[in-house]
This record gives sequence, C-alpha cells and structure tokens, in this order.
Amino acid sequence: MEFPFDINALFPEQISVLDQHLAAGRKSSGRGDPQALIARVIDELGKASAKAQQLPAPITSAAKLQTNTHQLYLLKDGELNGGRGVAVGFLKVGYKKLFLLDQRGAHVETEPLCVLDFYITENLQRHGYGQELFNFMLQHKKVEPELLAYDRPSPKFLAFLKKHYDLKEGVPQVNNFVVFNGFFRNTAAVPLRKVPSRKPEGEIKPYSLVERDVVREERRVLPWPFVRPGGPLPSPPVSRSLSVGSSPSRTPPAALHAHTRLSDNCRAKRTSSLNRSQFGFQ
Ligand SMILES: CC(=O)SCCNC(=O)CCNC(=O)[C@H](O)C(C)(C)COP(=O)(O)OP(=O)(O)OC[C@H]1O[C@@H](n2cnc3c(N)ncnc32)[C@H](O)[C@@H]1OP(=O)(O)O
Repeated sequence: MEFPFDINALFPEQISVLDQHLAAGRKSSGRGDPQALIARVIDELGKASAKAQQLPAPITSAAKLQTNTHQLYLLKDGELNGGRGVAVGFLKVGYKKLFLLDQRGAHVETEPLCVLDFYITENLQRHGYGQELFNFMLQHKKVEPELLAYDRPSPKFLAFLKKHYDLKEGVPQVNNFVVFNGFFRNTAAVPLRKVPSRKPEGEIKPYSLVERDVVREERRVLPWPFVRPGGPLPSPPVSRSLSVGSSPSRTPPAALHAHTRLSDNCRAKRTSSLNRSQFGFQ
C-alpha cells in the first residue's frame, strides 16, 4: 500500500512494533507529524483488512490501538515505490481473558496471547510476507504458534497456519476463538496468565466480547450465539467457519520451531514472486 509520504522515513525498521504510543522509533524526516502519519497508515491498513474479511467495520485503527494494550507488527518493503517504501501489512496480537474448552470439553479459564487481526495487502499475498511477519511476532513474543488463540481465523489464515505451522487439529470451542491441540498439551510453556479461579461476577463473559464482536454489537441486539427467546438460532455474523478440525482423530503435535525452519523458504519464495508482481500497488 503506497502513501504520499516516505514510509522509510516513518518506519526505520522492516518490521515496526507499535503499541498505544504509536511510535516507530524515529522522527519522520518528512513533513507532518509522525504520529499522525503512522495513524494514517494503520487506519488505511485496518480498513483494507476489514474489507478483505468482509467485516462491517475495521477492528484495527490507530484510535483502537491507543486505547488498548495490543501490539501491532507493521511490515514494510522499503525498496518499492521508488525507494520510498510501501506498507505491506500488519499483525495485531494481545492478551484476552477467555473461557476455553480443552480436549475433554472441560472449561479452562485462560488469558492467552491472541491473534486478533492479520492482513497483507491483496497484491502481495502469497509471496511469503505473511510468514515473515508471523515468524517475527513468534520470536518477539517467544511463543510457539500452537500456544496462541486465534480470533475467528479466516479460511486464508487457516490455510496459512496449516501450511506453515502444521496447525490443523482444532479443539472445538463455543466462542469465536480457535485453538489447536498443542495449546492444552503445552500449557507449561504457554505464556498463559493464570487467572485466579474466583473472579467477581461478570468480569469474564462466557462469550468473549472482543473487537470483532463489538463491531457486530453495533448491528445486533443479542450477541451470537445466544438465542432470542422463541426465536431461531441466529447466524454467525460473517460467513466464515467458526471452528476447525473438530475431527476426534489425534495427530502428533506440530513440530516446534517449524517457523524458524521455514523462514528461509518464505524469503526465497517472496523474492522470486516479487519480480512478477512489483507493479500495481494500491
Ligand atoms: C485472526 C485473523 O486475523 S483472521 C484474518 C486473516 N486475514 C485475512 O483473511 C485477510 C486476507 N488475507 C491475508 O491478508 C493473507 O492471505 C494472510 C495474512 C492470511 C496470509 O498472508 P500471506 O502473505 O498471503 O501468506 P504467505 O505468503 O506467507 O503464505 C501463503 C499461504 O497462506 C495461505 N493463503 C494465502 N492466501 C490465500 C488464499 N487466497 N487462498 C487460500 N490460502 C491462502 C496458503 O496456505 C498459502 O500457501 P500457498 O500459496 O502455497 O497455497
């Protein structure tokens, strides 16, 4: 995604880790307030992500980032757009308190790191950028992919997780999050924040109200999947499957460190692909 200002001046690193302060490590050498320009990049990427996922409104924006404790990894390609750089995409993660079901169907109260939003601009998808961004986050957060919770992953994202990290056996949940088999097997290594068993009433909702749900709340009276008295079961808000891999079959857990083994492949693929697709950026 191109912008009418110098992306390289705004984001000195190939991947910038942004939080509520909207600072990317260096003051812009161009015109304008760096924070406002960073906000503009986040807002445009957030809008494009929502459109790609057919969400009614963006779940990622500068304003939302400023009022949460989420982290947003922003990937640029500094060589494109005549050396001014382009914003390639972003990955947003954050901790969420969740009730999850383990393989035996028992409720587990957790606070895992969750993947909340993930987007690579359309014309750069399937070039390895997504894997580069995801691997960076895994290393930055020191976490393995099966130890994360995924907020309503799209079909493309599920294909991505299966291909790159061998994540395919999901543990069925009643909320919108997807976790994979290794999530519960490796709880010793999970950056789970153990939540005290006794919580004030209502602090944790049986149905986790997250950003995607807040968007939906603006259009609905009752949150899915609760049924209106006497009414039919409402449909999910978007036409994406809400859980995956409910097969009872058990396969060996995904090999740890798969992402590091694959990172070289992803770079090689992207480099060759880029030669065919460096035109027509939005
Ligand atoms: C919790 C959430 O954030 S859910 C929302 C996820 N985001 C979206 O769905 C937005 C649109 N999609 C995208 O932005 C991207 O496709 C991402 C972020 C899912 C993946 O980023 P990419 O740069 O495309 O991934 P990368 O190139 O590293 O890996 C490619 C693999 O991802 C999967 N993938 C990517 N695009 C597609 C697609 N159009 N159809 C099917 N699978 C896809 C495939 O497994 C693909 O491997 P393949 O080309 O050999 O089939």
